Amino acid sequence: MNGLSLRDVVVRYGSATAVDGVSLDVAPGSVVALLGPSGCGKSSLLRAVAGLEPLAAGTVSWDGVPLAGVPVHRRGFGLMFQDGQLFAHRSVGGNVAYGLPPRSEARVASLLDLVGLAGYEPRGIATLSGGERQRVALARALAPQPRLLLLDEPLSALDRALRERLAVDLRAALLATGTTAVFVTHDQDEAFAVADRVAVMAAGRILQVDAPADLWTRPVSREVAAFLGYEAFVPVDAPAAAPLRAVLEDPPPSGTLALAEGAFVVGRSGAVKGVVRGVSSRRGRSEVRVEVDGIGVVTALGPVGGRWSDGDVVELGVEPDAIAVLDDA
Ligand SMILES: Nc1ncnc2c1ncn2[C@@H]1O[C@H](COP(=O)(O)OP(=O)(O)OP(=O)(O)O)[C@@H](O)[C@H]1O
Repeated sequence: MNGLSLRDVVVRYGSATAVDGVSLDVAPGSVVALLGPSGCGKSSLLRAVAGLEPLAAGTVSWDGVPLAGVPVHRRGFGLMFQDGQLFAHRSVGGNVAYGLPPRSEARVASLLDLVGLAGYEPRGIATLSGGERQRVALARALAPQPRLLLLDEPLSALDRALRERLAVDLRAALLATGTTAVFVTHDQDEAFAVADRVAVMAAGRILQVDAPADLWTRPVSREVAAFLGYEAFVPVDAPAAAPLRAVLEDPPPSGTLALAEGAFVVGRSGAVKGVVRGVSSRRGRSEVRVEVDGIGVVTALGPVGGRWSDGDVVELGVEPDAIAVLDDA
């Protein structure tokens, strides 16, 4: 197997198990996100791959060669953290040039261009915004062309709008350089925006690894679905599921339907009725909490400026893209 290969990796702190038997392959040139709630072991797994944390069991290999005993600086891996840990006393150019041979000005310029900071070489680190610092940290991490780049929550210190933009730019930079990467995040949207494949973790284990679209449409369990944001579950053969099945292209004979926010749309005529239990305004839409018989309270979407009051009975249309099918096996 070329690229990174993890087999039954275990990381322990004293008697506590942080990573509990993880196996995962990362093909050359691909980006995998480790996605999971706080404390599920994402950072511990990343640190074990880097060589910063000893393995209690299992193997970490690169191109089929086990890395046990290979120290951090001999692995050829790059690291980037939430706080980019730039050298405060060096200029932007000096930070990116760190680890490059002398007279690498052209390479520094092209890396800064890649991360959207063309011409920033002379700037002092203290003069940069948080987002610009993380862009510099990315350029510096990419500079030595690491065979694997390990990113631990690189965007989580930034505000939401900036995070969304940087996630797109980060993916573009990784693709443009053909960099193999493992990216740790607790943010579903960020994982989906950056990675080719997303590994969902809980309690030290990987529950599912799939391409973003496959993960969204075919979560393997309720636990994965709930973590992705599915908020209600209804057996396929329940009477309440009939109007949902009716809109699915290929309705399953058995299993459970999982409903995400937006599975129901207020203001579209439909076969389902719900009782309004709360309304909040969002950019470009309204979120209407509705109680549906046999399903429970779910978040329906409605037009901006819609007027509903608690207790109103509303007709609901059904949006198939917000419904997943879970096998009950
Ligand atoms: N150095 C350490 N010593 C003892 N326990 C640790 C250490 N580092 C992590 N842990 C514990 O291991 C578990 C996994 O932590 P880890 O940081 O890997 O999770 P995470 O998913 O990255 O969480 P977060 O997103 O909050 O960083 C947690 O219960 C944590 O308290």
